Amino acid sequence: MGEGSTNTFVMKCGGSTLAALPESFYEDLRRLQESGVIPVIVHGGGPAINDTLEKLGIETEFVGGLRKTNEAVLDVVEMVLAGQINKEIVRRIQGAGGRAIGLSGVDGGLVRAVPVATAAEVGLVGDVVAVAAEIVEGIVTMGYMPVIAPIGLGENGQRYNINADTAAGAVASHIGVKRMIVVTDVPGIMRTELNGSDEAGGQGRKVILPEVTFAEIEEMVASGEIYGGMIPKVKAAMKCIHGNVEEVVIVDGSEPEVLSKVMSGERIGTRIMKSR
Ligand SMILES: Nc1ncnc2c1ncn2[C@@H]1O[C@H](COP(=O)(O)OP(=O)(O)O)[C@@H](O)[C@H]1O
Ligand SMILES: CC(=O)N[C@@H](CCC(=O)OP(=O)(O)O)C(=O)O
Repeated sequence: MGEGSTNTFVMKCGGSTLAALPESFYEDLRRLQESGVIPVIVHGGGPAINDTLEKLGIETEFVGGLRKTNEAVLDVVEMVLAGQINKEIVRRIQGAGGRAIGLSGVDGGLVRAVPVATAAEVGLVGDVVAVAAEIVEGIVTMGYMPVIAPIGLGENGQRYNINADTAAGAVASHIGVKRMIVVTDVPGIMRTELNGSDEAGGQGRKVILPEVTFAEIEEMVASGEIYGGMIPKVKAAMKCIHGNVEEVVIVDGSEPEVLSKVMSGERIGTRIMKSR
């Protein structure tokens, strides 16, 4: 997308928050699009995949934050992500007056993947090796925002399940936007601060960190203050912040006009940068 395009950003939208996103979130997307600021959306849908797997009686398990994936699981992952969730997002954007085209990483060979290093344990889970930026550019040039489901295509037509945070980070670095916004169900990266009396056994107070460096992230992962679903987000952020990508911002999707606020430079959520 050219030299660190400032009018395009990648937005990752997590399954934790998708169902609860208010109408105003989609109106915000439409307003941004009308003003020439183009969102490239990569979405998750972990909870919806869990629901369908359960209905079908297919067991599921996560190893190191990644869903153990065989062909049967992959059928459900593709059906839910590229079908149900992708089309629901497209419908909601269009319902708010925006223009969107949904596709998965398989379409046009948009997201090329290889098996992850831990494939022996997790099966058909992929890491991104290439993104066809010209497809994203083409859709944007036609006046639509791309809505991408994180399924990747490997050798011999093999599909791979890709963690949505990983896929979003890869899309951001391959198309060369300046910023990725990660929309989730918490207002940012939180840390528990102890005050004098708390140290004597209290619970402490949770504060949102307005900015974190790579070193602080490593510390918080090691200490367990960053855990679970936040781990793939910070890992994807640290991997994609290089070249054109300057920052990743983690925000809560229920915050009114959250995307416009970030794009206009308002200090909101947690900003991840290489160094301060
Ligand atoms: N330090 C932290 N600050 C905020 N949230 C954290 C932190 N560490 C772990 N989390 C967890 O990460 C979750 C977000 O990840 P996840 O549920 O996978 O969201 P998504 O579906 O949006 O990808 C939060 O709901 C919270 O439980
Ligand atoms: C390999 C892997 O774990 N893939 C994820 C893809 C969806 C995802 O990441 O959704 P969220 O953003 O809602 O967590 C999965 O199967 O759940």
